[in-house]
Amino acid sequence: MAEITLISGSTLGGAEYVAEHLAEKLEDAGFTTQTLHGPLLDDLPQSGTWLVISSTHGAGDLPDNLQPFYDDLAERQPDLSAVRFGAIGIGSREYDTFCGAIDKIETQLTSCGAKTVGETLRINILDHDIPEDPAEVWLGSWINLLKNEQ
Ligand SMILES: Cc1cc2nc3c(=O)[nH]c(=O)nc-3n(C[C@H](O)[C@H](O)[C@H](O)COP(=O)(O)O)c2cc1C
Repeated sequence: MAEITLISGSTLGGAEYVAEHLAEKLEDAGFTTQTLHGPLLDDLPQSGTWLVISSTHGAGDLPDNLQPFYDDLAERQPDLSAVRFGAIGIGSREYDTFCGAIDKIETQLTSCGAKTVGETLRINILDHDIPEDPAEVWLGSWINLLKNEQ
């Protein structure tokens, strides 16, 4: 089955754990995966399936390790029409800018021509001590959507 590139943006490590957990689940489901924590745009295949998992920091800002990727997307506007992606945000409802980072990333990827698969999941850590749990439930439906599109 297809290779999925998991991309994480994280400051404190939570989104990285979620990415690693989901990579294992995808492998169990028969996909091959590559997991990249804070990659640059040039590290990524510009076709195929991406799963982006990012927390939010500052006031609706991207984690530092994913900011250069985002800046590259905004400046270079690469043609990502051969990319389809799913997106998971992790944040806290304590902030007005709840999950602001994944919203920015999704907007930027879409403006470069990438196509969203499924609805973006926004995990509120106040409701979920273990963000892997809602992410895994979401992944089940996302896998079904991927299979239907193949
Ligand atoms: C300084 C700071 C600022 C934050 N700002 C936001 C924010 O603007 N929006 C949001 O949804 N969550 C915000 N959060 C919550 C984090 O996204 C949340 O703690 C998340 O689990 C951190 O994930 P990580 O371990 O991958 O970095 C903030 C957390 C900290 C410590």
